[in-house]
Amino acid sequence: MTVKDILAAIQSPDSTSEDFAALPLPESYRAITVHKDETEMFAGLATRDKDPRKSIHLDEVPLPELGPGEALVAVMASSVNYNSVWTSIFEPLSTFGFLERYGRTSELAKRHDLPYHIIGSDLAGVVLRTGPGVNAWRPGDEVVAHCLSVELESSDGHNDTMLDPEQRIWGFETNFGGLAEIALVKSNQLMPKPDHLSWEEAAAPGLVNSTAYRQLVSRNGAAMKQGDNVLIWGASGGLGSYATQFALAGGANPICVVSSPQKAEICRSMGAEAIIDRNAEGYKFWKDENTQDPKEWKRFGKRIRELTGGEDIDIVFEHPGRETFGASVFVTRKGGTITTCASTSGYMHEYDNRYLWMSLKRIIGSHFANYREAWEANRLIAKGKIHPTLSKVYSLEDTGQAAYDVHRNLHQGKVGVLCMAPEEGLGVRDHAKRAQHIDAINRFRNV
Ligand SMILES: C/C=C/C(=O)SCCNC(=O)CCNC(=O)[C@H](O)C(C)(C)COP(=O)(O)OP(=O)(O)OC[C@H]1O[C@@H](n2cnc3c(N)ncnc32)[C@H](O)[C@@H]1OP(=O)(O)O
Ligand SMILES: NC(=O)C1=CN([C@@H]2O[C@H](COP(=O)(O)OP(=O)(O)OC[C@H]3O[C@@H](n4cnc5c(N)ncnc54)[C@H](OP(=O)(O)O)[C@@H]3O)[C@@H](O)[C@H]2O)C=CC1
Repeated sequence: MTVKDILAAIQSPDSTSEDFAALPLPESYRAITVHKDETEMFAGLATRDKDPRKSIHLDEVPLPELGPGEALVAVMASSVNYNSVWTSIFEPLSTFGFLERYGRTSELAKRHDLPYHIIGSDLAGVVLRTGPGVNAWRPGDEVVAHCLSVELESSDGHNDTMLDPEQRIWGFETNFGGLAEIALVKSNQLMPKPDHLSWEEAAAPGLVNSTAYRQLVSRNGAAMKQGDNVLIWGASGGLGSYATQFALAGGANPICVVSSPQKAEICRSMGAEAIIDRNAEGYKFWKDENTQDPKEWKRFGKRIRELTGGEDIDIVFEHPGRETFGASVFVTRKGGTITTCASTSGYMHEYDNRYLWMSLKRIIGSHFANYREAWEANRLIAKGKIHPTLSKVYSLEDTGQAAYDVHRNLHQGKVGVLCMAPEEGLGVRDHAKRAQHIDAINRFRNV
């Protein structure tokens, strides 16, 4: 039995759940990996010069054993997330440390501690097998998977599954990720595939859409409300393209920051009106490596006031980190919120705390989304309220180039990867719903 036979079953309209259950599984499959014996390959290079094309491999790997509560999924498509960029440049830490630590927690978790790491934290595909104790999903089900892996054996995570002490991001802090022909997930990661989308479109939103939902919309994040002025960094990027949609759909007022006229145009086409091209306007928040320039924070704040009719920011959607954080804290209004989920430009932030405490501002740390938030975020995609922001699609063989594009900020929105899917555009089940939203679905394509 090979992956080709699985693909044939997926492409046949007559395949039943029983047919999928009866398909023998292959002993091995193709997967995107990084190698443990290469973690020092970029030693001494600047972050920018570490090239994912050199560290990312396409390997034939053995199929992992299926455990209780788990599912093996045939992956039709996946997408590149920035966490795969971090893995591929071994920053800020090698992800093999995460796999070793996980491996020490249980007999079953030992499977993850391997000399190779199969990466990828999104997928759209078809369930092949489920482990003992899985009743909600069956072979043949068309699914997407969110990337929250939790054990839930501690009460700490029982209200908010992100607070589980054994919380991990699948395909980053666990093995057997989505950039592969087959993936291993916990069955609670599975959600119905939005039926009006192709495989690659369905695989694009997962991680970033769920993250933006918690960070901006959820009460665990900024609890955005109608009329809020929301400053969105990287508004046409992975996270930002969903934050912008949430702001618009929720009646808020996004102030979109981007770095080119092309990206500004994408934001405009989503419906945003207040747009700042940080490149064209030349903001330099740091005078040198150690000194910020509050005059530049003020110039930025003044520009925001011009765009809002004199109002300041209620919520900052932060992720660039060190480069922008001082400005983000400054431009937030009295009582406003800075919500942060990342530090792409450096994690040692500096800001003037007087502006935080004197104006009663709050900084909220946010990370991915809990089970429920991920489900709610996927539901919005399935209902056509929020749309995928897929720009370009690569083959599995070219995943290194796809990750390079994201690392060097050469991309727009999300970059997709075809895993088993032989071509783009397959997997659409509800053509009428798709037709209703086709312009929005294609907004980021090939721009
Ligand atoms: C969904 C997508 C998301 C993204 O894309 S996010 C972006 C990508 N992700 C990242 O860049 C994050 C990568 N992760 C990390 O950098 C690290 O993962 C962390 C910095 C988050 C954590 O580092 P660590 O080494 O895992 O943990 P420690 O807390 O620094 O060290 C553990 C040791 O420190 C002890 N410790 C922890 N808290 C305390 C405390 N409050 N007082 C005293 N000790 C403490 C522990 O016990 C343990 O000790 P012992 O090493 O001996 O076992
Ligand atoms: N904690 C979590 O759960 C999650 C964290 N992340 C993290 O968030 C970060 C962003 O991810 P994602 O949105 O997918 O990445 P993308 O690269 O797709 O988008 C980020 C955008 O941010 C902008 N940007 C980058 N650097 C700077 C800078 N120095 N100053 C201002 N703007 C900047 C760029 O837009 P432009 O050039 O147009 O301004 C870029 O397109 C990554 O570090 C990622 O690891 C992502 C998802 C979940």
